[in-house]
Amino acid sequence: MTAPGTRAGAPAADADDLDVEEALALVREPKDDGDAPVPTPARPERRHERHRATPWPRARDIAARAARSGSRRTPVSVPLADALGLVLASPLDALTDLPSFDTSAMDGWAVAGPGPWEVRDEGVLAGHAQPDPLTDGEAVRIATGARVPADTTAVLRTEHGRTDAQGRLHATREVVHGQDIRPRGQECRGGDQLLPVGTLVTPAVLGLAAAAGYDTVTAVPRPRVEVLVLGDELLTEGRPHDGLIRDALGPMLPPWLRALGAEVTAVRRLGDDARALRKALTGSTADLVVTTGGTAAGPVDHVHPTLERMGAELLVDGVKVRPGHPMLLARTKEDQHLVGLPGNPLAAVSGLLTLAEPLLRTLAARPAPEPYTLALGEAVHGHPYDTRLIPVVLRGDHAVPLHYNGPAMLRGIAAADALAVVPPGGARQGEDTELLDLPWAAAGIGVCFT
Ligand SMILES: Nc1nc2c(c(=O)[nH]1)N[C@H]1C(S)=C(S)[C@@H](COP(=O)(O)OP(=O)(O)OC[C@H]3O[C@@H](n4cnc5c(N)ncnc54)[C@H](O)[C@@H]3O)O[C@H]1N2
Ligand code: MOO
Repeated sequence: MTAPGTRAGAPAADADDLDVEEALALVREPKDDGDAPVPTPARPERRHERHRATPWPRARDIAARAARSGSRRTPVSVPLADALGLVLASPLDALTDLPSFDTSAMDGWAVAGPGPWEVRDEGVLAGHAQPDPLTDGEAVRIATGARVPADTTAVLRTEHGRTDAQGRLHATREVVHGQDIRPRGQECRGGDQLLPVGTLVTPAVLGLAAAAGYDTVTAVPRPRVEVLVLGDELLTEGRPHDGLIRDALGPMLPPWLRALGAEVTAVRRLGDDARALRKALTGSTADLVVTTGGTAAGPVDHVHPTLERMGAELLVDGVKVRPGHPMLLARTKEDQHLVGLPGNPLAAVSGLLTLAEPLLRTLAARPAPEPYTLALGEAVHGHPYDTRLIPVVLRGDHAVPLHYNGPAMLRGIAAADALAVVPPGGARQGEDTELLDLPWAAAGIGVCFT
């Protein structure tokens, strides 16, 4: 395939150039030799579209604010096993002292007074009944985590003691009063606040909650999301054939939405059927409905007309971002929003991160990720007016743009660590550029997707 504008006989443009020209319809800067043709945009924007489209940073703000406009979401009590990724709606107050009893920090002997010590026959193990108090000059074998007997003055580690022929225990180094005993309440007292409201429940938080006596935590409920996949051309299995293609978004969006903190209640394939779309929207009780496809102006692009008929309020109608500019955000009912993702798969990712991410993050009361930048490993062409989101891999302290970043392609994003936010006009090699992390690159594949 030859990129538009490539001279016959000249080497084919690399994939990035190809994407830029062919798929994103960007105006390309003339090469230094001045003879490279400047392609005209494939689909010049109509005046009113440019006017209506929201700048990318503002679209994200609007999505976050939309989530704040609804009624307060009632906190829920969630078993620890289901709480990963939620945000605490009540502080985590210790239900007990930690440790809840004086405990040995080491395997060895609990000793009373200065040595040598007579060693008791019976040792003390973790989880066993309270042992009898020690008397001065007495020692007892003890395991890490076992309750220390009353009147213990120190724990002597196994490797720091030896027994003589009479069975008496001697220390091989100085014994300091209280050594290797974790006193009750060393970490916290019952009622101490361990973590405040707003804390993200991580695996470590689950561990702490369990240690502090919790079976459930009180958390902000996960936003409930329904995914409606539109398009008659979509297959759910097998190879593409006869103009039909595989649905790439049905498999991709649910785990991605879960990684963004959502509970996906349903994924429904509706074809290009305006009545089915309207029925699904009016019947949905989800906090957020995500549609895919049908956002543009084609004969079977039903999202806009359906929203209009329903009297939905369009909050964002097009965003100055490539790919994904036809994305939209609407308030469909009280406490329900709709994010319309464009059908082109990378455009859908763009919509997911531009509109769904801030909305879900705010509904779930999750903290906003700290913005960060990295120097670009290569220059990236810019769109004249719009932000571009470009898949990148992180290599040392550089973000290296990936090829295959056209709106219909997933090959770049599937290999990416992040998306670079390239401002209108482009970015030079070495220029610090904002990055949007991808959940699996930031948190690991197993952490957030369940
Ligand atoms: N006259 C115009 N045409 C188009 C415009 C425009 O502004 N005016 N915008 C273009 C851009 S940019 C995009 S992005 C797409 C958005 O289109 P839609 O949201 O209406 O999506 P569809 O037309 O339904 O599909 C577009 C493309 O994506 C494929 N697709 C759809 N769903 C899936 C899926 N689940 N998995 C894989 N691929 C999917 C579909 O077959 C089409 O090829 O519109 C441009 N056109
Ligand atoms: O440029 Mo579209 O917005 O192809 O994704």
